[in-house]
Amino acid sequence: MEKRSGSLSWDNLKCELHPWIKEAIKSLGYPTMTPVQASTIPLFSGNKDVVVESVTGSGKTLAFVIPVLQKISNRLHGSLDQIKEEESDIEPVKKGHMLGIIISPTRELANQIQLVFDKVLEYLPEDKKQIKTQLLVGSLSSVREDLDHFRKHGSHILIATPGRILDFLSSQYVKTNSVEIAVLDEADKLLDMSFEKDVMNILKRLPKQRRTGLFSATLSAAGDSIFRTGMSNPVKVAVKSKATHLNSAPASLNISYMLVSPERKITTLLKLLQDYKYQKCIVYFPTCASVKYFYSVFQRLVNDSGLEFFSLHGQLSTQPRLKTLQKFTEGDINIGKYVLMTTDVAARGIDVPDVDLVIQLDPPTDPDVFLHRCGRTGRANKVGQAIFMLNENSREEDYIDFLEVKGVVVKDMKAPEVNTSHDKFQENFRKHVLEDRARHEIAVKAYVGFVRYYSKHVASSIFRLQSLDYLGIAKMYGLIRLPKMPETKYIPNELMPEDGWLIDPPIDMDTYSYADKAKEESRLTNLQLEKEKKAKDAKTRKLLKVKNEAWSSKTEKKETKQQRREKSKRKREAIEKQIMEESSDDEGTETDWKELVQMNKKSKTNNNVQGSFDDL
Ligand SMILES: Nc1ncnc2c1ncn2[C@@H]1O[C@H](COP(=O)(O)OP(=O)(O)OP(=O)(O)O)[C@@H](O)[C@H]1O
Repeated sequence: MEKRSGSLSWDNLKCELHPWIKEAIKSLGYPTMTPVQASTIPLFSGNKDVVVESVTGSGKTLAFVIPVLQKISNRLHGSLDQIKEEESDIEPVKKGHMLGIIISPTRELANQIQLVFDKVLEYLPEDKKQIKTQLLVGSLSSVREDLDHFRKHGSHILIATPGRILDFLSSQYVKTNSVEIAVLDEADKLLDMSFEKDVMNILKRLPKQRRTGLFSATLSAAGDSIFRTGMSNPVKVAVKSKATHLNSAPASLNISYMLVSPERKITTLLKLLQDYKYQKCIVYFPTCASVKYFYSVFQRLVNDSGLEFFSLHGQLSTQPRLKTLQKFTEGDINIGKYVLMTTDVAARGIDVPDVDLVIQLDPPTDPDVFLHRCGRTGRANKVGQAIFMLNENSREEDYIDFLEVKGVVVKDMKAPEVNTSHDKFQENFRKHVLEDRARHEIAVKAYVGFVRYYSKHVASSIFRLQSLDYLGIAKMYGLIRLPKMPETKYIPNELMPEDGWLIDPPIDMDTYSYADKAKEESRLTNLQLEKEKKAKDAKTRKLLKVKNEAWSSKTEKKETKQQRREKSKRKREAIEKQIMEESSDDEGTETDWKELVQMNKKSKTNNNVQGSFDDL
């Protein structure tokens, strides 16, 4: 680990920067270096590959932006140790070549990194050759458009997500041999199973003599894959938070947990959002479906003009995702409180300076993401509060010890009192769901999605499907009836409501209608057809039963094997004939018959199977 000495004044930086970069740093309001910048910039701007692990919000972005710009400025404008060279004498960059590549796991983060580059680049004097950046992320533009832009403008730095840059680099017009520096931001994520193959493919295309930097707050999680990135003799820079003896989170970040019954999680969240003092808050939901669902519920049921909700998740396309984040970032804190409802898509890297509260309804399935979520606040030495909820009366409390082992200290916080507000909200919530059958269907999807999410927890001995409070969670999602799913078997018999109903009295599912007229009409037509089919099936089954009884009563007790075989053949033929006569106006009768016999057999053997809630 590199030791830093002296003060953190930029004048003490152990390398010389281009004057225009120094000017940018001063003007952009970075009075001193952060420890990670003091350690990393001299190494990475020089000839070292770096592996940098430093807490969230500690300034890692600038710790690679400055070296990348320093190197590219060396190449385009001449290096500082060269005897003053005329720019016109410097060999131009060939067409189709770029000089630097930055890879990020999400589109939002790639966009944010480009903004940091562009902010610094505003200080590059106009009389110097301009350094151009280009953003390459999925669904913002097509690969063809990206290529056209690249060829027309000659971008020097590409900031990209892995999938899109891989497609881009496959073009014959793109040449990678001039790349001098590559950065993997959130490197542990980029080297995990979801991205590793693409990332390795990208790195393989870059020249061996390039510099490489890996950056993250949780880089240890990347394990040995770090060594497959083609770095030569990298220097590890590890900057931990000084102020805590356990130091995986920044000292300015206060992390607390509260034990809450699942049924009350939403009302507890609303209470916190209404009563807590904060400017901007990010709330982490488990899945995209739950963000979409609760966002629409809050839009309708939360009548607090002081709160403005935003929804951001991976099922949205790039443009609205970036727009939402921009609106949330630019929201005027003098006007109201801003709440971004999101998933892990916004867990890493996102830097919105006014965020002073982060709430997690549940811990993330991947424990490494926990610190990234919390770290959206308490950044750059600003005080921030992160709160996460754990289900009470479950093993989830063990998560506290688990975090401590990982070097994360958390405090106990009492959940706010919500008795009255809870009952009122639940009543409105139920009304809201009953107003439109479609809402209940979305609620069921979100609930099922949550159970699937829960089953994916890496710490599976703490987050056990067997101990989940399914009824409480179903109520939290506003369900009126439990859907039938395998996990229902974990609900103890004495708690299992009759037929899965969560409301008393139950409603008639046949009259539970869609608000959308066309959808409702089609439902009613299908319902009628289904009823007719059921009546017909019942009639046929009854007939079969009578026949079977008649034959069985005539059966003689002692028959030979051969006699029994012949008899059952005759029996089958007789039933077939009978049904052919009964339903001779139907097409595909033979298939119907087979189905009926099968249904008949099934209904005999399955008498004990729990009735299915087939309306849902
Ligand atoms: N030298 C500095 N002085 C003051 N503020 C700084 C300095 N360097 C960076 N910052 C600010 O600190 C904030 C956090 O920086 P940055 O986003 O780079 O953190 P990070 O270490 O990459 O965090 P994460 O791990 O969450 O991605 C930003 O708002 C940035 O502008």
